[in-house]
Amino acid sequence: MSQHFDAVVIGAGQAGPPLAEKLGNAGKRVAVIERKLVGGTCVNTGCIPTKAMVASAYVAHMSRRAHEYGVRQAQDSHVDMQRVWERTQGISGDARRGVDHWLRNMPQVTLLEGHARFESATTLRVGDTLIEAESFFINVGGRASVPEFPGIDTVPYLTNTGMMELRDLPEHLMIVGGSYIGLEFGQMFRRFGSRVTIIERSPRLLPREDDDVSKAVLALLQDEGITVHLGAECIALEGTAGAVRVKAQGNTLCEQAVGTHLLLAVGRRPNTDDLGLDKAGVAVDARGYIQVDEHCRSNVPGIWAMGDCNGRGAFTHTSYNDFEIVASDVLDQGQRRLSDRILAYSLFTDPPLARVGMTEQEARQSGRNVLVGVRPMSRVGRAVERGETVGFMKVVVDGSTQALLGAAIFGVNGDEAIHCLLDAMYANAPYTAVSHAVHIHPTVAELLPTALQSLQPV
Ligand SMILES: Cc1cc2nc3c(=O)[nH]c(=O)nc-3n(C[C@H](O)[C@H](O)[C@H](O)COP(=O)(O)OP(=O)(O)OC[C@H]3O[C@@H](n4cnc5c(N)ncnc54)[C@H](O)[C@@H]3O)c2cc1C
Ligand SMILES: NC(=O)c1ccc[n+]([C@@H]2O[C@H](COP(=O)([O-])OP(=O)(O)OC[C@H]3O[C@@H](n4cnc5c(N)ncnc54)[C@H](O)[C@@H]3O)[C@@H](O)[C@H]2O)c1
Repeated sequence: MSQHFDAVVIGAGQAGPPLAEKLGNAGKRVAVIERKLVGGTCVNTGCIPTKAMVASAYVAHMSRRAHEYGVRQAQDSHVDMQRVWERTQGISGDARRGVDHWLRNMPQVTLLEGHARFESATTLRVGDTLIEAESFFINVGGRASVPEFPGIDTVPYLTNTGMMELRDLPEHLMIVGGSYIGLEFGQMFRRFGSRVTIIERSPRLLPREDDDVSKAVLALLQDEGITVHLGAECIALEGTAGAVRVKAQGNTLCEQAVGTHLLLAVGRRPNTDDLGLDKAGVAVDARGYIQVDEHCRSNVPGIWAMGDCNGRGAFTHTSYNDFEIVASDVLDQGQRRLSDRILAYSLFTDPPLARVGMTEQEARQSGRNVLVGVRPMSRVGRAVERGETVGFMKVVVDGSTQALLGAAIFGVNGDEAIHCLLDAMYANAPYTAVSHAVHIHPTVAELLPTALQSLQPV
């Protein structure tokens, strides 16, 4: 059987569905092909369920601190993992059903289930069906990397997907990888009541961040009772369910770490290896990311790649922005570009680490005249009132041009407050636009002008 469409979207992640709607509204006949769950990683095994679990972990943590706020509990707090799981699945399931309903009711759009592979630059196969189209929009996302460690075939392990199935509390969760996934899960499971050990091969957590940021995050996790082994590279696995051994090199304290459960959080890889890209002639880089230009166009005319699979972003907001860039390219003379995007993200530990633009180290290495302003969260009235004073805010400015180069806010509500700086950066405003602004009291954002008034050369 064969079918013809004007446009085909492969993968119903964060970019595909809004693009399908836009193309359908523009009068095109569109197919969306999804092999598993609509909504992709964010909705089903990524942002939404993990942040729901972070919320449960926060309540567990604060309930243990309740007496500090003058609140007495009738009983000791106890985490019911079955209920945490049900709440998480409820929130994630509602989001997925919302995307499903949205897709099935879009004018001109047909949702097809199955795994798509290119047969040529103009033809896809989904099961027994051949699909021809003028344009293809690839939104296939990525999955957890699972290195071929000796023992990987026999030792039970979890990735972010398997973590969503846990209904009982692991007694001792070992995590290989001390970055986004490892730290978010590590802190939440410690707060649920597990022993947690993190094994990171780099000499510090979050190796892409500034040293002071890594140190502050490490201190937070250690204060909560998490064991962190740095400079320890996992090289092999041994054991069986309930007694898993991580063999590591580089740190003599953790050559043999043993726990009941193992999470591998060592990065992600794009879902481009089983897509027939060679038959379509689409170029990928050495790690399998589809190579794209400023408009997310691949090297083959008529084929675009959006989201994690193009390696130009690794977040839900960057995937959605790719949709906006592609929609503008296809329907609106390409007004929007990848290079207009300013790097911004947040690690959702509690408190979160929010980041925009350059790190201090990157700014120094760029040879600019760098000014830095730092304020501890203990100077933020709102944080003091909330009893959540961990962390600091740091802003990085070009002293010659007055441009905001970047910032890190590791502190309560930092994930919201950082947008003051991000929007000023998008507006190309000098830092004085923020340092002269009068912010509302008492908020976390209130201290950003003060931090910018205390800039020092570095
Ligand atoms: C644990 C975790 C937590 C995260 N938390 C955050 C966060 O807090 N904030 C944030 O911004 N980002 C977060 N991310 C990252 C975010 O989830 C991803 O960047 C985002 O989901 C990428 O979206 P996408 O559109 O590229 O693809 P995806 O959402 O991965 O969707 C791709 C879709 O394509 C389908 N597909 C793949 N191959 C085929 C094929 N051949 N045929 C048909 N369909 C196919 C897949 O089934 C999937 O549904 C997190 C990720 C993880 C793993
Ligand atoms: N808050 C968020 O936005 C959020 C949350 C979770 C995940 N994500 C996305 O998921 C992606 C993947 O996250 P991640 O944390 O798995 O990957 P990552 O690439 O950010 O970090 C992997 C970590 O594992 C370490 N590592 C690699 N091999 C190792 C080994 N053999 N032994 C010990 N340590 C080893 C690396 O040094 C690194 O610190 C991120 O890039 C991000 O885009 C985002």
